[in-house]
Amino acid sequence: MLTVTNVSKTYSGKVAYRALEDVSFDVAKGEYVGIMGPSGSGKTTLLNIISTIDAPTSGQVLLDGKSPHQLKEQELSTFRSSNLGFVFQDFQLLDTLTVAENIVLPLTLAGETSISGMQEKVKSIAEKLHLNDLLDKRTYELSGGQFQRTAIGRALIHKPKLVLADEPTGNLDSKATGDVMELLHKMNKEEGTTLLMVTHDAVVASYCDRILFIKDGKLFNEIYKGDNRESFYQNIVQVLSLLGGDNRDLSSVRLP
Ligand SMILES: Nc1ncnc2c1ncn2[C@@H]1O[C@H](COP(=O)(O)OP(=O)(O)OP(=O)(O)O)[C@@H](O)[C@H]1O
Repeated sequence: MLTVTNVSKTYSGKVAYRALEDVSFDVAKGEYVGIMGPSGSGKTTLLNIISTIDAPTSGQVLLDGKSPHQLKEQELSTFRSSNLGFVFQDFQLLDTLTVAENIVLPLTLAGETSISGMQEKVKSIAEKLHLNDLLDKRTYELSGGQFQRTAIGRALIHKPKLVLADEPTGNLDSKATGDVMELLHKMNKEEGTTLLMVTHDAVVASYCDRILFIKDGKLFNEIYKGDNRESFYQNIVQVLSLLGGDNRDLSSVRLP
């Protein structure tokens, strides 16, 4: 469903910087793919290009055969709101709105008008995210994990084809991280949502089906989970140690 072909990105400036070089890969429908690599290797740049926040200097991104970067402003915004869901570490929720109102926002923006239809969708997603008792709370009354689950609800309510997550558990403690990971995993398995997630955390990455490793803007390696999460985790740690760089990644934690 997602095809990235020979994508390169050079940031112009006083000194031009090539952040991505000839990156190519495919993601199949329903796949859960992680992107890892040392700090500054180009992970966020890649995600920004796929999410159409940024454009590649050369190369192509196709989502279900369509190239979003060729679209005009108005078409692009419709394309984004109907195909993509975003979960970022510092995701902004509107604190004047309740949890339910925040979750429903993408539907309102997409022009959906049936109140009962929207209520039904919020109820259904809140059940999956264990947010039923929190729907009338304001977002400043939530814990970090509850806040992030609300953000995930908002990213998923319109059933996007592709969910892009950049360090979705970056600010959370280990309990909340575990909850969020279980939920993303469940969404992927039960709803068939395709997920692409940048993470530094090998435990978080071990929930994915496959990990793409990036080094110095190039694809370095990819590994598949197979049927054993524990050995997948060990393999991830091993590749990260080969990659060098930021040793934040090499936690000696045991899998929960
Ligand atoms: N707008 C920009 N202008 C110029 N250089 C940029 C810009 N954004 C990123 N870069 C550079 O491109 C490289 C890749 O950055 P990117 O944010 O994609 O890395 P990353 O792998 O996501 O890093 P981290 O794990 O630290 O978030 C870095 O060297 C960064 O300094």
